[in-house]
Amino acid sequence: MSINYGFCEYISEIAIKSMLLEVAATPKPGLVDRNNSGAHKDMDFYTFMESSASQVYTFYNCALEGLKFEGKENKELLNIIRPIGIEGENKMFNATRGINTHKGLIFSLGIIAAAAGLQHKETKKQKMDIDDICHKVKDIAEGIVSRELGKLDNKDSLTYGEILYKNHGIKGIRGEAESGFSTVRYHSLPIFRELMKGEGNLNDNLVQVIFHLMTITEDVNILGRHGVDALEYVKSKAKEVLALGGIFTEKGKKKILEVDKDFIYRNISPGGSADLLAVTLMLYLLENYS
Ligand SMILES: CC(C)(COP(=O)(O)OP(=O)(O)OC[C@H]1O[C@@H](n2cnc3c(N)ncnc32)[C@H](O[C@H]2O[C@H](COP(=O)(O)OP(=O)(O)OP(=O)(O)O)[C@@H](O)[C@H]2O)[C@@H]1O)[C@@H](O)C(=O)NCCC(=O)NCCS
Ligand SMILES: Nc1ncnc2[nH]cnc12
Repeated sequence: MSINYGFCEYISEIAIKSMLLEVAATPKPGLVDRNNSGAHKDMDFYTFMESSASQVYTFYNCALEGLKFEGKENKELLNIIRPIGIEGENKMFNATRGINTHKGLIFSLGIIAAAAGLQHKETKKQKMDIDDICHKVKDIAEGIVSRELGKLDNKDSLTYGEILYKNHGIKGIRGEAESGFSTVRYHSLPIFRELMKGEGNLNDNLVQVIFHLMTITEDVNILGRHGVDALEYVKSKAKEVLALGGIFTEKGKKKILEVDKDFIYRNISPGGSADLLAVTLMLYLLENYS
């Protein structure tokens, strides 16, 4: 079987482009962007640049494993790409001198890269069918919540995601992947597609979409740091911004800057929504290959 290594290069290129354009989108409340570092004292715009650049082979190799896959069930692919993702996390920590900028996003984009490899193996096309990609993501992540979060009693130190599942049944990033990124597939991506047909520029369209994401994302970063009340607060603020027209009106822009200051003061960082914004862009780029 001849392997199209050029396809893997392409997947890596657009995954890293999604990471870079997400952090560059400005202004994003409580998040690192070109204005400020949001509710983060340990990272800035350049930390995200360095982290993104360190992931070239993570997504290349995930796509390659999808292309090469000869297993019976797509869920077998998760254990094949997991070590690649863990190596990617190590490269991230090395590049950022120990700061977690993209642990979640490496997981999300890595699974999508593998799903893209699976599809390309079937179709030999670079223009991707996104519904099929999300279906393949669901297959690859099948059972991850119960398998990884269902048995935590003997674990010593738990992550935010593990604590939230144990105490509240919050599924976090694993639930999102197991659903085939349904928040993106059925909510943020259709909105982004429509915005990209309009007059708005890429930056403003990305900013507008993160506010739509903030109204519905079960954001583990917010829940982990502050709890449910803070998540409801974030959702209400995002709705207020959108009700004023968001980035596309002067009143909306003014409100966004106020909310950014407010989230920084409250140490609120919607990192989960930021990751889903990058996933939204990745899927958009996959279906708009030219
Ligand atoms: C599968 C794992 C990635 C799971 O790791 P973990 O147990 O930590 O999972 P969660 O706690 O559930 O969330 C992990 C990160 O996922 C992002 N996220 C949060 N909510 C959502 C959501 N609803 N949907 C999608 N993604 C979500 C978020 O990541 C982003 O934020 C992090 C940076 O923000 P920060 O606040 O600084 O984060 P912390 O430093 O953790 O908090 P503080 O101490 O500062 O307060 C950054 O990671 C962003 O990406 C969540 O943090 C992992 O266990 C795993 O298996 N990894 C191996 C790799 C792998 O399997 N790869 C597969 C193919 S490559
Ligand atoms: N721009 C951003 N700021 C803070 N955390 C993030 N996680 C992913 N993107 C982020």
